[in-house]
Formats: sequence, structure tokens, C-alpha cells
Amino acid sequence: MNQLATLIESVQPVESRFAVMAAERHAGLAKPPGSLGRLETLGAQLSAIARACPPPAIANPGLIIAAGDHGVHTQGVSPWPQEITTLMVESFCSGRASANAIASTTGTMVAVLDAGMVTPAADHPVVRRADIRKGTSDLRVEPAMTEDECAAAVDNGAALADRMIETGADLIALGDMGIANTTPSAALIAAYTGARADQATGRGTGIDDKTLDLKIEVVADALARHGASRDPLGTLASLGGLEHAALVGVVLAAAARRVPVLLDGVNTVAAALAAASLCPDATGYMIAGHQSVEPGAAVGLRHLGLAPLLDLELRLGEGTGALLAVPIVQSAAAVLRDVAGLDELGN
Ligand SMILES: O=C(O)c1ccc[n+]([C@@H]2O[C@H](COP(=O)([O-])O)[C@@H](O)[C@H]2O)c1
Ligand SMILES: Cc1cc2nc[nH]c2cc1C
Repeated sequence: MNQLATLIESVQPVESRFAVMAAERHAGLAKPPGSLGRLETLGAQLSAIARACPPPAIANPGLIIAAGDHGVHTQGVSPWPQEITTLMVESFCSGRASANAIASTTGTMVAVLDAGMVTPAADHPVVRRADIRKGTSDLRVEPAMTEDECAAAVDNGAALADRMIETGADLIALGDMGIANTTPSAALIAAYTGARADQATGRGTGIDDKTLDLKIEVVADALARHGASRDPLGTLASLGGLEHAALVGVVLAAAARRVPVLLDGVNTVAAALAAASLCPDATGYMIAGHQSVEPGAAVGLRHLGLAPLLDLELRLGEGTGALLAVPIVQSAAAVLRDVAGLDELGN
């Protein structure tokens, strides 16, 4: 718990004066002012994060995929068996998942955190195991985990992010894997934004109308059981998953080290809301990679004040939407670093 307080305290706000410098620099580059649109605002954000204009090049992006299982699976909210969580983690390790294929196009390093799967991950060089508990409890009827377990998962995510940044990562993309995790994500998004259960809940991997109605009821019951708590960690422990908690740690550790964080779909948005609720200054380090089809993602991004870079109608997770946005973030830094000034034309 103390470790979490220290981590939160170590996050400094981004410095907006460097964003102002970036806007001024953009205005003098060899292009009509404002013509690179949101790439310019993104470059300004990178400058504010790095406290440097131009910002450093982004040469070593990394992806952290946090995986976990969920007691609420017993409610029938997902059409898939829980074993898929562990099988997909094996696939990330063998380099054959969608996340690996997309990561390889930008040379993004991939690390996996078993934050708490029912069948733990086997030893592998890219895997870290948190060894806290094997999946959460059913959030419809009881707290998903204790606050101590939740804080331990946050610590594990932070430790993995620290290690990745120490090995040179200069951008951290978030990914998730967890059968049934769109249910805790919906509950977290509703709890942190004040949205209703039916506004935050979607079809996840693909459920029919009847199952969607059940899922909304499950989320509504979880919210009613939890009550209107304003305590960010208590909310995360009561309604979240171990992978959500681990991703909170990743966000906070990256922000503490002034490394930008690229969000993926609904599950990483739920984690980002928890991180922002624990530590409002962390929001300045977040970039929304894409707009997931899952309705809670839009609700959460709006609350965070983030506009997604891409909308490719993805709903996979694993970090795929964040990975696709990596070249855009790299380009935002490259433009500020490499484009000639208007005054240099002809020279
Ligand atoms: O990224 C998203 O927005 C997203 C939307 C729907 C599903 N998913 C992925 O699908 C799994 C959860 O879906 P479900 O239906 O089992 O709750 C989990 O592994 C997520 O990574 C991910
Ligand atoms: C096969 C499969 C792969 C996934 N990757 C992320 N969530 C997933 C869910 C399923 C079911």
C-alpha cells in the first residue's frame, strides 16, 4: 500500500510550457500553419511529457500485455472458456498472436504479465508472474479482490514497466488478455464516470441480446453491491480484475518516468480511469490509440478528455489498437525534430 502511495507521489504533472513551445515551433515549419492537424497537438503533448522541445525520437516502443481471469465468468457473461486466457498467453510467448504480428511491423518489444490467471503461465523469458491469486472472485456477489491483492497487482505492473523502461523503452503501449474482462471493465467505467450500467456495457467478444441483458444486470448488481464509493483503490479492488490493477501500475510507473502511455481498447481505458482517479496528474501522459467498438471505451475516453487516434472498428484487445497507433506517435515526434523551417526553404 505504501509502495502505491510512493508511486503516486512520484508522478509529476506534464509541463504545458513545452507544449506552447512546440506549437510555436510547428507554426514556423515548412507547411501551412496547423496543416498537420492532431499530429501537431500530439507533438505538443510529447514535448510537455518530455519537458523538451523538440521531444526525443521514439525509437524503442514496448507493449505490456497484462492477463487475468475473472470469477464473474461463472455468470455466463462471455461465450469463451477461461482456458483461452492461458492459451493466448502461450501464443504471445510463441509470437503467433495478432499483437505479435502487429508489434513486429514497428519492432515493438512485447512483455507479458500473468497478473492472475486460473491456470498460471509457464516460465518463459517474456513472462512475469505476479503469483497473487488465481483469478478474481465474482464481482456480482462479493469484492473481486482485497485491497492488498489489488495493490500487489499494481506493484507488479509497475515493476514490469520499470524494467522495460530501464531496458530502453521510450513509449509504453498497454494490452490486456482476460476472458470475461469486459464485464469488470464496464463496472469500473460506470463507477469512475458515473455512467449507467447499460451505457458502459457491450458485447465483448460477441454475445447475443439475451446475454447482453444478463451482462448489464450483472454490472448493475455489482455497482449496487459496491455502492457509491469515492475511494479509487477500493473501487478497483471491488469491481476490477488483476490485469486492470497491473495496468494501473504500468501507467503510473511510466508517468513517473515521463514515458508516454498508449491506451488500447475498453479494458485499458478502464485501467486508465482507475489510474487517473488515483493520480489525476497521470492523465497528461496518456494517448488514446484507438476507439474500440465496445461502448464503455467511448464513455471512458470522453471522461479522460482523450480523443482516439484511430477508429478501425477493433474489439480484440491484446494492445492491437495501441500498436497500430505507434507510427503516428513516432511521426508526431519526428515532425517536430526533422522538418525544416519555412525560413530555410530554398537554402
Ligand atoms: O479491446 C477491446 O475493446 C475489447 C473488446 C472486446 C473484447 N476484448 C477482448 O476479449 C476478451 C474479453 O471479452 P469477453 O467477451 O470475454 O468479456 C479479452 O481478452 C479482451 O482483451 C477486447
Ligand atoms: C481467441 C481470443 C483471442 C483474444 N485476444 C484477446 N482477447 C481474446 C479473446 C479470444 C476468444
